[in-house]
Amino acid sequence: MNPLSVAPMMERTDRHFRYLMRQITRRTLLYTEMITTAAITHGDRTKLLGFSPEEKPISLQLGGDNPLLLAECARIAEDLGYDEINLNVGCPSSRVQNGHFGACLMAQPETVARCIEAMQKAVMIPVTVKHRIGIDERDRYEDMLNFIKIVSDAGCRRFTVHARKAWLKGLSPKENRTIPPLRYDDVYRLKAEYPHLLIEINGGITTLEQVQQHLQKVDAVMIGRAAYDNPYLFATVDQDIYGENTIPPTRHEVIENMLPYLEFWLGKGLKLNSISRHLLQVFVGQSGTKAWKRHISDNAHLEHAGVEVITEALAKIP
Ligand SMILES: Cc1cc2nc3c(=O)[nH]c(=O)nc-3n(C[C@H](O)[C@H](O)[C@H](O)COP(=O)(O)O)c2cc1C
Repeated sequence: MNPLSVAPMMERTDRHFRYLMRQITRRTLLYTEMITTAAITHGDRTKLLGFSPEEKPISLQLGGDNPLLLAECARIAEDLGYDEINLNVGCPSSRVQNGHFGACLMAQPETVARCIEAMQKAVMIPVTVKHRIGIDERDRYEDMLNFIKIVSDAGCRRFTVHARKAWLKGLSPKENRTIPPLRYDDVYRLKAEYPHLLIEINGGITTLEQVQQHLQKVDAVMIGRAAYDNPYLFATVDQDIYGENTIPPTRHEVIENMLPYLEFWLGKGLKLNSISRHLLQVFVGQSGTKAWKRHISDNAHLEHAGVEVITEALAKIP
């Protein structure tokens, strides 16, 4: 199992952010944003599912609760070259609740089991689940265990646990990522009691020291916000986590390696800021980061903005 991943994040982990992450780490597993089965069934598949081969290994996160549709989407994703399918059982947003999927499925482990079975029948790649410790009053360790037992009996071997519960009523998705306390011990206990399952821990992890500590207790670590807020955090993971003998790129090199990619997409008519918005945090904590961000924010949205906006911004970094 890949020991490190960048979490699925709506509006953030699109193909351009993933391509940026790939300039920083070759090995970390990258997740897409959650994509619903309805979107894939009715929408523009190239736009929704397209990715560059360089982004691999890559996991598609699906949102849905219909086994047939999920199986169909999983098949499409496998054909496109995705390395894993992940089912979202952690999102508490009201839009997702109205669709009866995401975190509310923690109350329906049998449904999740049927979904997993259907997807596993449809594809050879791993089918995994990302979930919470619990929802609402169903938040005891035993409740999570009941969920895991039923879903693993259906054949799921890999679980990513966002180590806090979600309140489905009353808290916003953002509050549900901060207010319910982190419960890492419940995730460690799960791995200790069910060693045959592959368990990934997620929530509040911000440093590589923390990653190494968690890896003593569980199989893998997933990082969300800290990856977006400081992508260069991952600069040494190919060496430190995967034992590779390579030299991490500098921040400048990361940006320079993005330039041909930017040219390519600008040539296809994409606006510069669809990609440059993901580059803003690359120099976080470095001198010049304010000028870098300001130059891009002031110019990237302008009509005909080209890669010179990025090279000019780069020149502002000492
Ligand atoms: C902007 C944003 C969007 C998110 N979108 C998703 C999503 O599409 N699917 C999902 O399973 N989790 C989503 N999450 C939750 C993250 O995957 C992760 O579980 C959560 O942020 C906790 O990890 P962290 O503390 O490392 O950020 C999102 C989080 C953020 C901040």
